[in-house]
Amino acid sequence: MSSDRYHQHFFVSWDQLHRDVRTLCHQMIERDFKGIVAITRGGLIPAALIARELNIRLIDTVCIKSYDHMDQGGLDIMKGVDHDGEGWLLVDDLVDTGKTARAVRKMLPNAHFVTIYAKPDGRPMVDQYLTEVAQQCWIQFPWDMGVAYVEPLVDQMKR
Ligand SMILES: O=P(O)(O)OC[C@H]1O[C@H](OP(=O)(O)OP(=O)(O)O)[C@H](O)[C@@H]1O
Ligand SMILES: Nc1nc2[nH]cnc2c(=O)[nH]1
Ligand SMILES: [Mg+2]
Repeated sequence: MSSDRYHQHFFVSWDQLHRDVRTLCHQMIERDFKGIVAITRGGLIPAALIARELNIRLIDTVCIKSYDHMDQGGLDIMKGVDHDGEGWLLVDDLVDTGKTARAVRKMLPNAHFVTIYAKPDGRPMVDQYLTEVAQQCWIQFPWDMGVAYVEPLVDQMKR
């Protein structure tokens, strides 16, 4: 699927991401997980922050790729795990079409699956998420952005 379907951007700063992860952790504070399975690469940063908040030291990965920047290709699963997820927390940064989540759910059907952001098509695939984002929005994460100079408005108008 191509990038044409994304008409807007939803920008997430490091601060915002950290706050969102902490809010999600508040909702999971009573849970006792054996460990975390992070879906690489996007799930790694939320997983590290969650591990700190919930004091989880055991962290594993499912290594999977489905997008080349904004273009969705076939799923490439490079590494799985040798259990069904019972008692484990499964973490990704977001769910979009739900294709990645569906494949990982098959591998770990009993894990508690959370994402920080969820779009409507993929939402049914996760057990819990924090913020819903419109389907046509591309979520821009802080690790994909940089700080740049912005011209004053009056100068932009002159061009
Ligand atoms: O719901 P879907 O349409 O399947 O999209 C969601 C997946 O896409 C992104 O990963 P991506 O494949 O871009 O790899 P990355 O995590 O390494 O950036 C994101 O981190 C999710 O894992
Ligand atoms: N960064 C980013 N990766 C994605 N992979 C699938 N959808 C998205 C998105 O909205 N943002
Ligand atoms: Mg990913």
